[in-house]
Amino acid sequence: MHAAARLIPAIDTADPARAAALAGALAPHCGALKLGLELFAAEGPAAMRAMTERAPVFLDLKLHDIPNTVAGAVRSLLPLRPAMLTLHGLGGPAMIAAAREAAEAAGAARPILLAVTVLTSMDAATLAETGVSGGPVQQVLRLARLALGAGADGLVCSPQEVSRIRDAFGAAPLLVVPGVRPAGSALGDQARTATPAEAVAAGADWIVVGRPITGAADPAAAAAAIAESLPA
Ligand SMILES: O=C(O)c1cc(=O)[nH]c(=O)n1[C@@H]1O[C@H](COP(=O)(O)O)[C@@H](O)[C@H]1O
Repeated sequence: MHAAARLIPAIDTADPARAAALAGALAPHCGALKLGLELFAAEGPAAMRAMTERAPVFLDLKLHDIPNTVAGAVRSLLPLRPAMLTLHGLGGPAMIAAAREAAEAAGAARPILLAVTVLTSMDAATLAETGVSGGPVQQVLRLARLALGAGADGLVCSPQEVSRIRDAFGAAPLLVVPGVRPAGSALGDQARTATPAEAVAAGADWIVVGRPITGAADPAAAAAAIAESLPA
């Protein structure tokens, strides 16, 4: 894969004009654009339609509900033609299987289904507060096994679990990796991080980068610099 194709900028804004400007500037430097909760909550399907004109869209709504409701949400989203969709692995295998069955209705145009494991904003202590002991790696591997067994095509995980997932599950699962920070850039609320090059060297298929790109004076140049930093 060409290095730039591995980069997915997160277009996190509620302003449709800013989203369109970022999408236009970043599309030449990436493999897909990520549309998440902030923009979808503000603009809904209209934002999706505007973005799919520019690039394949990773629709990151992190679905997490009973299987029947998640299956219905997937069916409702299929006409928007997302290239990738996220679900929370914590929803369990029946929820993932219901999403997969619903997605099959799109045939060859079916979105890639990605199970979010442990949010990259959580460290071992915040995870333990939710009742999960044993640490992020163990929980990521547990959720990965359940989600992949139930029909997820891949996973969202932090760069710190990528090599462990590859060791356990091999090359097949698609790994989408946020919590990625170029050296020296602010972590913000991210807890389990690594650089773009480290994430790809560990085995990430795609890296998701938001604020280090969208907060830069020249987002296109920031994206190009990240793409250039990646191993071939
Ligand atoms: O599903 C995601 O994309 C996601 C999962 C996760 O565990 N952590 C995470 O940061 N993300 C998303 O990745 C993006 C990261 O943005 P920055 O922290 O600004 O680079 C945001 O849009 C998050 O919603």
